[in-house]
Amino acid sequence: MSTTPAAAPAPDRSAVRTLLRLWPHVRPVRARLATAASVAVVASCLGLVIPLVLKWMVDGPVTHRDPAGVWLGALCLLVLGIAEALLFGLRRWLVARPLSRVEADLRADLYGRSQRLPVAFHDRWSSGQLLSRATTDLMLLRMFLAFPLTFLLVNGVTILVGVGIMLLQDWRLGLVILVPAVPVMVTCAVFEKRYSGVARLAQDQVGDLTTVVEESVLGIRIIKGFGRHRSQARAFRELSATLRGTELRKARLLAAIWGVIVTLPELAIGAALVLGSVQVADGDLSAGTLVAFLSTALALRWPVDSIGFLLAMCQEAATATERYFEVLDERPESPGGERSRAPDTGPGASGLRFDGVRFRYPDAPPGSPPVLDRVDLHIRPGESMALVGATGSGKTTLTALVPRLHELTEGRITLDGEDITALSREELRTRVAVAFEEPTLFSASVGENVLMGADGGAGAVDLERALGVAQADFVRALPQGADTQVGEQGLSLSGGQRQRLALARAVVGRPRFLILDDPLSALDVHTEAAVEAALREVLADTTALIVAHRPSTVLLADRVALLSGGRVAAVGTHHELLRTHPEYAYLMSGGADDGERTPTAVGTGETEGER
Ligand SMILES: Nc1ncnc2c1ncn2[C@@H]1O[C@H](COP(=O)(O)OP(=O)(O)OP(=O)(O)O)[C@@H](O)[C@H]1O
Repeated sequence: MSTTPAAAPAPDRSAVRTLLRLWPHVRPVRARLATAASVAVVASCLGLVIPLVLKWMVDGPVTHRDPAGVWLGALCLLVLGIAEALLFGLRRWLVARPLSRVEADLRADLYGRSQRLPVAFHDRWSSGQLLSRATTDLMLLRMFLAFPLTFLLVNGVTILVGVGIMLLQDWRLGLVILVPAVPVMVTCAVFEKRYSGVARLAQDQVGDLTTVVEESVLGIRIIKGFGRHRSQARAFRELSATLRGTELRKARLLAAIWGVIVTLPELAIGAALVLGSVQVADGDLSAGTLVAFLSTALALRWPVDSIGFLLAMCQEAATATERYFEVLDERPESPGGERSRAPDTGPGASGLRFDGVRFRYPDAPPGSPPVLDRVDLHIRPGESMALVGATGSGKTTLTALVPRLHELTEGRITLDGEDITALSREELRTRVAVAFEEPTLFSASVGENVLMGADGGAGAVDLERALGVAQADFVRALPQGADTQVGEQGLSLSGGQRQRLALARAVVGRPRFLILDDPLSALDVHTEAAVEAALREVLADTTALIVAHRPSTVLLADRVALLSGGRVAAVGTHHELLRTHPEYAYLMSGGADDGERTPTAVGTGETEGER
């Protein structure tokens, strides 16, 4: 896993423009959202009728000591209150279901895109950054659509209507109430700018923290085995303290805007109360009007006070949108078939060919030499070729180029004369099967994990055959045989068992081309010998490239290619290379692992256990 890719947000990015990118997802539910917003506007404005009823009550029945009028007024207030509550309930009901669908669609798109992005993207991005986008960020988006999007409109309309009502009651008191409007707006603008930067930082830090948690869970055996829980806990604490610091900065900004937004209007209401009381005492204003005026001002307190956190939620949603589209905007891998060249049919074209292959990792430091350079290799049809080379010589990289897990920098690879870029990815992956040294199993049954390597037509017979080739008899002893669920990453199985299932997955589809990256490294010598014997039968009619570190694996192959310094240094049989290439003899002696050249038993075909 790698570092945070998080691109710093453009400092002048507009939250509105960013949020507008959600429109295609919101479009299908726009009618519901608009209806819900209208219902909320009506409900909120109903609340503003209450002060008018109060005015009528104070100036009418209360002044004239008319109990029946007071009861009538109280009944009106009750009905208004119930109607307001029901309408707000209706709004919530209207948005709940469509918004959860929008969130699910956004999540499905993100997942779909992450699956179609090239391996190079996943090399660059830490998994926590992807996870936090799929969880926290999408939750923030749903909350934005459910709450601030509606309530900024609702509160805006309510404030306008309320101020209108107050100006109509008494324009001088109305102007007093309006005095704080300008400083409040300036504060909001400053707040928005500052908050957007901190919100972005916090959300990226959540991603980093998620990565640490995920790595700690997946690597729990290493952490426990090496007693690293303290250092891991320290790393977690540090990241979590950094996140806490950022969250506190957010809280301070919110407290500041809240302080301004709450205090200034309160001062204005206080001033209006004093002025209004003087006017009532002078007989210039009725007591009912003052009550109505102040009740309206108090009714507007919540719409005004909430602006601060609604703006904060908008900023967080804009940041979440930005982070979401950073993934969605990445270019997915091409579907393949982009170069439509007629296949070579000449002699020597069949089998697997590497012609002038050059490869450099996209994230390699500029100026660094390519991992592979001018690699020419021909594996004849039905032939198995072992790929041998020192650690870091580029063996895994070369094998990853065949199923197009990475794109060539230069040169071409052909399968039976057809350029791999001329085949669709689907076609390419039915022709080529792979098993990597680190076998990944998914949370599914053993059978499903193995059959993943074949198209839909494969069944129980193919499964049995593949398990046989991989010598995976242990499957029969599992509680439900091939139907046994293996846990996350198959952790309930041993390394060797997982490797055998991965091998079974590679051979189950009877691929024409088989790429095995040191597939037997975790097996004991006896199991390895048994797997090799069974594999030989499979390899008889498959063209295979097998990364090998041990003589026993090399002997599975007809010929061997020695990879050195990013190039193919020699091709020949195991015995030829042993005689002619000191580097090969050295690698086969095990000297590469222990750092010494030792006299070897290589070339005899013994497994290491037998030596
Ligand atoms: N995603 C990556 N980005 C940049 N460089 C990489 C990446 N993956 C591997 N490399 C580099 O490419 C080189 C070849 O790596 P590769 O894994 O192909 O070697 P290898 O021969 O398979 O090694 P081993 O025998 O240890 O498995 C190494 O120097 C490695 O650091």
